[in-house]
Amino acid sequence: MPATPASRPVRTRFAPSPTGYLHIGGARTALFSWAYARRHGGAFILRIEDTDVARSTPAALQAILDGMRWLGLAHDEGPFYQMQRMERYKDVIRQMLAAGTAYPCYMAAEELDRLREEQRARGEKPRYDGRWRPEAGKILPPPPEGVQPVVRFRNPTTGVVAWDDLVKGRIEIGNAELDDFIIARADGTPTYNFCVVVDDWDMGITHVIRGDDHVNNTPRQINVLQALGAEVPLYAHLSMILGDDGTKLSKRHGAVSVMQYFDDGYLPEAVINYLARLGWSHGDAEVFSRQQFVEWFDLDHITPSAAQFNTEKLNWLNAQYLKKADDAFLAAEVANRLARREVDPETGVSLEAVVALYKDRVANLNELADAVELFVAEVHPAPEVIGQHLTEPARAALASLRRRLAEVAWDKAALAQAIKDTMAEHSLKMPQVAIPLRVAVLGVAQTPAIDAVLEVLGRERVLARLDRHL
Ligand SMILES: Nc1ncnc2c1ncn2[C@@H]1O[C@H](COP(=O)(O)OP(=O)(O)OP(=O)(O)O)[C@@H](O)[C@H]1O
Repeated sequence: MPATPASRPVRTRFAPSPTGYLHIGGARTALFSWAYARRHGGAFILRIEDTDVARSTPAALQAILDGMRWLGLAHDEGPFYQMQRMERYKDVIRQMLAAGTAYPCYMAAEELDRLREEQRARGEKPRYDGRWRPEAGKILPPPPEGVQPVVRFRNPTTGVVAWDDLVKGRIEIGNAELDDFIIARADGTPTYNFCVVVDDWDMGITHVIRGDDHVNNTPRQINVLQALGAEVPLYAHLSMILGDDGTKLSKRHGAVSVMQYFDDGYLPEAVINYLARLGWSHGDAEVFSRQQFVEWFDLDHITPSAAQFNTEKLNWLNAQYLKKADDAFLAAEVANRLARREVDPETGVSLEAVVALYKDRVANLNELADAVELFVAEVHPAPEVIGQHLTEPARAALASLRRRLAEVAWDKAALAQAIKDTMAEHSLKMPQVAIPLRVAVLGVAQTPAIDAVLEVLGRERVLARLDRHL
């Protein structure tokens, strides 16, 4: 029995055009392709569809590669660049011309426009009428002088082209609906749908997992593959991710770059978990690791309808991942962010200890870095904060607390006792001491437990910061 795409080792691909950054919609499509290959021990191929020379830029390419790397979606083969494969496409076009599965068409653009106008006027769907299509017994006019022809694919005129979409179910299109589309322009450059076919064929793709904005291309691509005698891969057309406004996210409309989520302090693992749940589910599981996702992932549980992006849910997941994250890992992430702000993170304060105090109180790495910055950089509370909290009675209490702190053993229990003794001495309640103390040592009125904060700051720093206000 001949091998089928379903019986061969899985090969999937992600094929972005470098005409802008990688956005959440494209990233979700990339994730599903990647996960399917990983799930089945196959290969994930990265292909850069850079034939739109006017819109493709090196910066966009770099942004896509950065986004993929940050999300941990490593490719096994590639990146392959379509612009480097031009000779191969032209070869296949020559072969098709020789085999008669493609033919030159000399119809001028104005002529085609006129034809379409007439068709529209008659209430017909505008389409090429096959006037240069060779048929048995048909006599073609002599090619006009000096006109470079386009090359058209000889699409079957009868029957249907059908596939069992792994997400959408069976799809059938009558061949009569499809005209002979152009596979090479007059200047010889191959067109998008043709390059994709040759690539999927040459790269041995078994599962084309892509956005359903491509579903209309599929019947044409299948017909060309069949004309080439190539194996037709299986197709899975994923629903579109819609933005908050309910329209398709695209580079040209409303989408933010994946790397914006890095800038905004999201953990890639949280973004991956979020993307995994966009239009796919495994029972009611919400929080799961990348590894777990790969083990569970299948195409049967993908919702065919569009999925809407929801920032609140992403934020919630990010907070879950921050809470669970390892302190040393978070400390390193925060150190990088502080360095980018030109704040020296190496000041003797243990970043690990600070992140442990804050990781279940913040929504993202930037907020965590803000908190750590209070410990490692100079703090300058706003004058109104000082005015409100560092009143005369508060300063008197802080002065006697300072004397105790100069001598006390530096651990949480002893620090808590020193604060209690100060409260008793001045007949104050906990917040009347703790809040001015927070303002004096960290510049803000709200912090985690103050004894823990003092312990992490260290005696020298606490005394110096108190002295500035006394
Ligand atoms: N909003 C989206 N939701 C899901 N998949 C998407 C979305 N936008 C693009 N894709 C898929 O991502 C892959 C790469 O697409 P591509 O690089 O053409 O991005 P694009 O944003 O559609 O570009 P453009 O804005 O130029 O149309 C394709 O498989 C495409 O179907």
